[in-house]
Amino acid sequence: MLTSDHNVTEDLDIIDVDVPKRGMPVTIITGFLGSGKTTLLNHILQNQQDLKVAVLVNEFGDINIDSQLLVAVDENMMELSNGCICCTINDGLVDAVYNVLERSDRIDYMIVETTGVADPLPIALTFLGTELQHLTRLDSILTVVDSEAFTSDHFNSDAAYAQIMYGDIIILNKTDLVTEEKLQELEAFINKTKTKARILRSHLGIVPLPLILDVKIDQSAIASSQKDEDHAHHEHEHHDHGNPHSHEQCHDPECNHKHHHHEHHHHSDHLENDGFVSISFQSDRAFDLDKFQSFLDKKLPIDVFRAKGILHFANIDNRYVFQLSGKRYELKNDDRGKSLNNQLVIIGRNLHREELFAELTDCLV
Ligand SMILES: Nc1nc2c(ncn2[C@@H]2O[C@H](COP(=O)(O)OP(=O)(O)OP(=O)(O)O)[C@@H](O)[C@H]2O)c(=O)[nH]1
Repeated sequence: MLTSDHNVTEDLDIIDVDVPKRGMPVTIITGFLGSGKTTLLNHILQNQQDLKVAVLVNEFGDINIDSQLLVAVDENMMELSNGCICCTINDGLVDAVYNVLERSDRIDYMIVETTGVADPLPIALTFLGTELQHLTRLDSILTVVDSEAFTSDHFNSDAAYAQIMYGDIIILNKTDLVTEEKLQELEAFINKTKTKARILRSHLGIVPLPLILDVKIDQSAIASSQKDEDHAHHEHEHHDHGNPHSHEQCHDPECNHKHHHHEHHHHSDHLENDGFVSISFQSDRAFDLDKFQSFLDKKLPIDVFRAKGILHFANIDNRYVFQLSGKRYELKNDDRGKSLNNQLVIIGRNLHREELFAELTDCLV
C-alpha cells in the first residue's frame, strides 16, 4: 500500500505493483464564487453514461454544503478538508487522489471541484509535478464564469484572474441572465485576455460532455511553468530555511495540515491578497422565515459575495436549500426530508463574524 511518507524512488517501485489505475484522467473544475461549478458537476454526474466518476470536492468553509447538494455520487465522492485546496494543496489533495487510485472497485475518471477562491495553477501543478504525474493524466481545467456577475477587474481577485488565465475551456454560464450582446462582449474580453481561449456557453451547466471531458488538452505549457517555479522554489529552500514543507510558508489562515514528504509543495498567497473570509453558522433551532428574509433584504453586508445553506424554518416540514450568489438569492424547497439543523456558510470580504452571528441568532425562533 502506498503511503505519502515514502521517498520518491520507493514510491515509483511500488506504484508499478500496487496502483491499478495508472493514467487516470482528471478534470479540474474551477470558477469564481457562485459561478455554477457544482451545477456543472451535477450535470456531468447525471449525464455521463458509462463512466464511473470519482469526485473530490473542496469548500471554503467549515461546513461542506456542496457535498450535500451533489447528486448520485455517494461512495465515490470525497470531501477534501476544509480550506482552500490550492493553499493546503499538497497532502490533502495528494492523499485523496491516492485513496481513489487504491480503491479496488472500478473508477474511470476523476473530477476535482475547487473552491471559488482557488487559484487552479497550484492544483494543476500537483497533478503535473508531484508523484501524481506518474499516476494520473490532467485532461483539462474547466473554468465556469457567471456571465451576469463577471467584472473586467475580476472582482479584484488574483484567484479569479488566474481561473481565467489557466482555464483550458471557459464556460460562460448563466446565459439566461444576460443578453446576446453582453455574451459577445464577454467573449471578446476573454479572447483579448487569453489567446486561443476555448469558450463555451451554458445555462445551468448544460454543455455536451464530449466537449469538456476526456478532451486531452496538452498541458505542457503549464508543466514547463512548473519547472521555472521549481527552480525558484529550490533556491528559496536553500536560502531560506531548507525545509520545503515548512508550515510557516502556508498563507492559508485555515490551514492546519501536517505536511508529509511529498515531492513538492506549491504555494499561493492569493487568500492574503484577495481577503476573502468564510463564516459558518449552525444551529439546531429553526429560523423564522420572515425574520431571515428581512435579514437578507436589509442587513446582509454588501461585501458578501456568496452564501449557501441547508435551512429549516419554524412550522415548515421540508428543508430549504439557500443559495446567494452576488445580488441574487433563492430559497428552494427541498423535499429530500426535514433538516435537523440550520447550516449556513457566508463568504465575502470585511465581514464581522460577531455581528453576523448576532443578526442570525436574532432570526432563530
Ligand atoms: N439563473 C441561473 N442560475 C444558475 C445557473 N447556473 C447555476 N445557477 C445558480 O447559481 C447558484 C450558484 O451555483 P453553484 O453551482 O452552487 O455555484 P458554485 O460555483 O458551485 O458555487 P461555490 O462553490 O460556492 O463557489 C445556484 O443558486 C445555482 O442554482 C444558470 O445557468 N442560470
